[in-house]
Amino acid sequence: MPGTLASNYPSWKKLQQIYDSQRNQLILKEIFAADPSRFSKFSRHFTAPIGTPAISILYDYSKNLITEPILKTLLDLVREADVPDERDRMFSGAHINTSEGRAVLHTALRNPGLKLAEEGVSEVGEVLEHMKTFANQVRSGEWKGYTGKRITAIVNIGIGGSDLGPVMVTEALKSYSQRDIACHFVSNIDGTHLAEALRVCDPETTVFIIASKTFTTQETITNATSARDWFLATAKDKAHVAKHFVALSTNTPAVTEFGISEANMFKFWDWVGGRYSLWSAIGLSIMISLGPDNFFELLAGAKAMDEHFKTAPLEENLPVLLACVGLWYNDFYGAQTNVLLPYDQYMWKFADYFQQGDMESNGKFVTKDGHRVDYQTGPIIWGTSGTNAQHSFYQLIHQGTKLIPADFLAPVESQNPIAHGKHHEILLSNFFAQPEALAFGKTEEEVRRDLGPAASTNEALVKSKVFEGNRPTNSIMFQKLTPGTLGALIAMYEHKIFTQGVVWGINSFDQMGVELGKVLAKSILAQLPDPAKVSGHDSSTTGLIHWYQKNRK
Ligand SMILES: O=P(O)(O)OC[C@H]1O[C@H](O)[C@H](O)[C@@H](O)[C@@H]1O
Repeated sequence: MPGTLASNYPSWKKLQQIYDSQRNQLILKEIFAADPSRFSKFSRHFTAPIGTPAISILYDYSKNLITEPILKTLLDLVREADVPDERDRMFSGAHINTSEGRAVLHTALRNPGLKLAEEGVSEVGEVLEHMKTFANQVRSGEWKGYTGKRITAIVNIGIGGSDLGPVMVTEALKSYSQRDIACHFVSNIDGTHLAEALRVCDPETTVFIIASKTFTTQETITNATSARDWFLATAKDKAHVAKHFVALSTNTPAVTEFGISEANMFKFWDWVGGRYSLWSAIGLSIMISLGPDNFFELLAGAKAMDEHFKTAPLEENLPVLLACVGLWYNDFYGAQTNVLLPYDQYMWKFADYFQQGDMESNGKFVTKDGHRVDYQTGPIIWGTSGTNAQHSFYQLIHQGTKLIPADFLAPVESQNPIAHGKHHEILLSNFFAQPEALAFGKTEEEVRRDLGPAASTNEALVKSKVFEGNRPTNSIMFQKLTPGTLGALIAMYEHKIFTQGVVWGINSFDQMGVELGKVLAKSILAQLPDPAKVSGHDSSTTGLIHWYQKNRK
């Protein structure tokens, strides 16, 4: 039942017993040696149905500390937690975001034409058409700036979900982009972010996309206001704003009050969570950069994964399997993090994106029915692209004292097979080698053999070269990073997050934890002009504010 404490499920208790009694026998080297068919047993291949974009994703989870009975028990847990029911409730528009009384329907955004009673669902196709018209006008040069010049730069001003998705996708699919339109993303309230973007923009040829679900976010509204001032300093006439500012929002009154006409507003609805919004009007910068067809392919790829999540048996279901493997480490092995390591330079923002996607969704300590959990919920997500990461933090993953489950992702085909594909082969050799090294390590015996006579004179050196191994990984290979494939990969992780959230009994779709800091910042902002006004804080905060006030110029 959603909201139940996960530790009350019989399968949870059983998993705890298995962990307590078997963890010392879960040695990858041994379990691989005992079962030559382990790879075929513990890997699944996803392909999109005929008539949708070609997508091929192989998920190999064999290098995990699991056996068939463990996986079966994890799947029992998924069943006991009613994940399939809750999944169907999500897709059908039930208000599963209980604290805010909202539906969770980002899946409807990838399914235009879907009939649901929820307000706005029937308008999805219309908004996509509106986006398409505008994107085509900008891309073709038909949309002109106030002096009649074509648009050469777009600046997306937004933060959190109104920034991270567009940034990640435009980077990931850069090879599909129209290169004569530069895309800039400004999120931080730090004036540096906007100033640096404006430095390379021309007011006559720049369109600002103000992306904010609520249209009240302090950072975004302040940045948008400063961008408008910058624009008007050259354009002078307020009437020109219409050619250079558009808004993506659910809040029509606030958009029009800002001075953007409703005709230049691309709407979405409160059932689209910020961190699930790249599929909505928030994706306008993606659509301008990649073109409508590629944006539609991105949606179709996600929809193919939605269908798979809805219909595939749990044993075959990629998001569910990914969730199970993650639960095992997070809740029984005590792993704190999950590192995402795409071996594709275009995906260098993938982990950043899922930091919000996963941590804002599942970083909760209270169940839907108000109980403090007595187990770990969402993992810390981090990572960056391989092979860069190998030369940075892999040391700790290989030989550190922490267990760090890792997801390796890589394309079979490179978008840039330079030097006759040599770079890609080197990249992939690393993608194959690292999980192998993590799983199987290097024994003291092997180290001694390799060192030869030097081993006997330097015991410390021998010890420092030992790799204990048994460090678990997922390997995810896809054919090529096409829009459809990226859509499917994002949806796969979204549904993994959903599955884990339901098992933990938490609400993955609110974000109450970001509010307190915002409220405090507001009251501090009012106190900053005058040291005498600083009150109501602890001595540290008061001391810091006074220090700033004394030293500012
Ligand atoms: O799109 P906005 O309403 O401006 O919100 C932007 C972001 O701000 C908030 O702090 C939330 O934590 C995020 O989930 C959201 O994506």
